[in-house]
Amino acid sequence: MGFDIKMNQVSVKFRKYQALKDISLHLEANKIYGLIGRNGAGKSTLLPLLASFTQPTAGSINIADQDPFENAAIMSEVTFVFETDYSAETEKVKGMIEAVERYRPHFDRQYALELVKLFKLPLDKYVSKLSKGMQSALNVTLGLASRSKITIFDEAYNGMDAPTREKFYKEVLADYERFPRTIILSTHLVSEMDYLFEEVVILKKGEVIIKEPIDLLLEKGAAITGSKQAVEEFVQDMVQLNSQTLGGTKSVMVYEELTNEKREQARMKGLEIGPVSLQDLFIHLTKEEEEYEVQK
Ligand SMILES: Nc1ncnc2c1ncn2[C@@H]1O[C@H](COP(=O)(O)OP(=O)(O)OP(=O)(O)O)[C@@H](O)[C@H]1O
Repeated sequence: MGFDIKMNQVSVKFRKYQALKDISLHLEANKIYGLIGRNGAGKSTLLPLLASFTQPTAGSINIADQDPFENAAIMSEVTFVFETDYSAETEKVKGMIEAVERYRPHFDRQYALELVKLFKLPLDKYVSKLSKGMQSALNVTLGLASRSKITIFDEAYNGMDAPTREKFYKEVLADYERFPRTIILSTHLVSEMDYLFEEVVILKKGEVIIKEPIDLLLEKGAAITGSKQAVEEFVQDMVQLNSQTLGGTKSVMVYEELTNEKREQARMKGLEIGPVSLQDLFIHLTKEEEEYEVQK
């Protein structure tokens, strides 16, 4: 049974405010997804729906072809890692690992202990007394060692320093290779984490505007640079995301499938076609209308 996630016309309203608008999304099992969106786009509204912490106002969610809500068989296979307030937690690190092990069917204690070593977590310390970054490292440890069919990390790195985040990313990739499963990474650290993603989902104002394999998405982004007039002619019918002019030289970021014919045309006109990073595409694809300088 594949643990595909299917959202069908899902909306979430908080009183009159519509945080998610009619989202239909199919996340195929066993891939690493990057979920990105600007502040308030709806990422932290969407993810608890998948973990059955909340229910949509309208629409339906299916995991492995079942309604996950109050469905023990499905919920034991979904792990949601998010910033947790541990101020009232009475367990020590060791006790916490044992507690999670009890209700996670694929929990690997040996691996959890390896991660404890990797992140230098003190087994005998109270979780409430750990630093912010260490609490996040513990969350990530529990999330990875659970080996659930679906693991969601919602900005799980909060408080971690750069070397610790690097360890976390490496473990995500290494453990995913050993045990392929669905991993969803919600993040603001796009340039730091883009190499982890197989597919990218971009949310804008409660709507999914992009869901694409990262290589296809990056192929569509291009920076066209050359003499002002030649660039303007070349990009006139394309979706233009951003532009910069320096003297007689212009560079325009486009979002377009550039055919071989188009690429040849660019070459003939002496134009350069350069790559665009996911971070740049994200910034410009999620611009608010009033932030646009150039439009199609
Ligand atoms: N309980 C709530 N009551 C009212 N509005 C809410 C509630 N929770 C979220 N919202 C609103 O829904 C929208 C989406 O919020 P959400 O937290 O999902 O965004 P986000 O993409 O996770 O943002 P960020 O990147 O800043 O964490 C925001 O406008 C937010 O103010």
